[in-house]
Amino acid sequence: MSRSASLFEQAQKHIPGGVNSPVRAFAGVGGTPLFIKHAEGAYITDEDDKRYVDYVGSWGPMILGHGHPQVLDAVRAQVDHGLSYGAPTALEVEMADMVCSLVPSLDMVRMVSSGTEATMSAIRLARGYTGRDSIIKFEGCYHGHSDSLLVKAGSGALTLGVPSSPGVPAAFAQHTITLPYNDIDAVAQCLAEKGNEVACIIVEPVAGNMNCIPPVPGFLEGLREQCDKHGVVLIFDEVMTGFRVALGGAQAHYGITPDLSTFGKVIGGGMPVACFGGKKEVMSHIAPLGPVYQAGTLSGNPLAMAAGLATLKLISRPGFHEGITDYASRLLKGLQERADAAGIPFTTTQAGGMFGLYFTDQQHITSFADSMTSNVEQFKQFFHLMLEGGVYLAPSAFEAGFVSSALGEKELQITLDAAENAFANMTA
Ligand SMILES: Cc1ncc(COP(=O)(O)O)c(C=O)c1O
Ligand SMILES: N[C@H](C=O)CCC(=O)O
Repeated sequence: MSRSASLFEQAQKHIPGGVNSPVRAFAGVGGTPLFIKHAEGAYITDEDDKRYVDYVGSWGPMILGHGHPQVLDAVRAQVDHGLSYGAPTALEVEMADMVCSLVPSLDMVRMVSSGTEATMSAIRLARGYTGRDSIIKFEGCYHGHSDSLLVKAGSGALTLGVPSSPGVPAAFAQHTITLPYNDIDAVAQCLAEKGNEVACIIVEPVAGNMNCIPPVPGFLEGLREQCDKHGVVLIFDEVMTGFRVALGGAQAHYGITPDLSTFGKVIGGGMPVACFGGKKEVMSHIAPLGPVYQAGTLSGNPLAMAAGLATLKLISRPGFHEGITDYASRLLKGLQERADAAGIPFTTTQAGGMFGLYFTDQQHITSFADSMTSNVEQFKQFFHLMLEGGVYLAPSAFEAGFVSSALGEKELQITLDAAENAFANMTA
């Protein structure tokens, strides 16, 4: 028995399903999750001492690769000053200034510890600001695990087949309207009927929790127009896309300005950091300035701020995002060529340093329904063959892949060699 298998068995005694977040359990691909003991640069190493080229990057945060020396130094320097104070710090001020300067739609930001908290708080703020209860989200989009948002959700909820979770009171779910992603006509129709009840639209500007689906031209623009027309707050959930698809996030990449935004993952460089922010007029409704309550014991934690700030400074260097985007493009081109050569129906999607892999003969993936055409059995085979070849992909057909700046020519070659072998040996 491998050490990962034995740890997994042991883990199941006191941890539900042996994991602290469902997608880690390999339920979407079968087999035993790898237990990781070390990560450095482009690689993770499991408890059985096997090294893998990593395209998960802790589900997005590790955009610089693992253990970047400057990030580690920043954390080490802060450790000597204490781990948490529950009081304001200069680091938080620097972080807020930096985030607001990188993302022009933000006048103010509030730090929290997870993407779930960020989206939950942004929605409460939108409701408090507008005095309306309903919200619009899109099928297959995932915004964390707060009650209002676990309706037709993506990510682990979709992988496990429970996109609308038991435990969410019907009274909460009834205020969540779910529409098809990339379908602006459905949004216009819905708002024409009940626009004055809708507090906000929350959207992943690139959907990354039902595989990876970039917005079709006109979708984000249409959301902006519709929100303006009906007095609805437009929230871009940039927990995944923020500081990744471009330094200024998807809003910079696509040139659309939301009213509120949420960030997570990259902003903490691997530590628990997220934030929500937006126009001063809206953010002024948050306590203690305004009546909408939101709080957190560890919010703005100094170690987490130190890691996040070091990360944001490093990724601000010119050419950083072009570099990861170029790697992702060459990776996808190489995979497509090898799949075509092996006669495997396959297509890919990309937004900057984020990508999707589909086992389908459909050329264009723009909707949840398109994403569902991907052959999950083939993905499972591919996933395990890639693992054998030393490449770690997200263990679900419904998650995006992530590129880090630590990946280079050597890792590209390892990945494409593993893929050539995988495509050649797939049977499903
Ligand atoms: C787009 C998006 N929003 C929100 C979340 C929730 O973030 P967290 O897992 O940090 O709570 C995630 C990921 O989990 C996400 O991908
Ligand atoms: N898709 C999720 C976040 O982006 C994956 C992370 C998790 O839920 O554990």
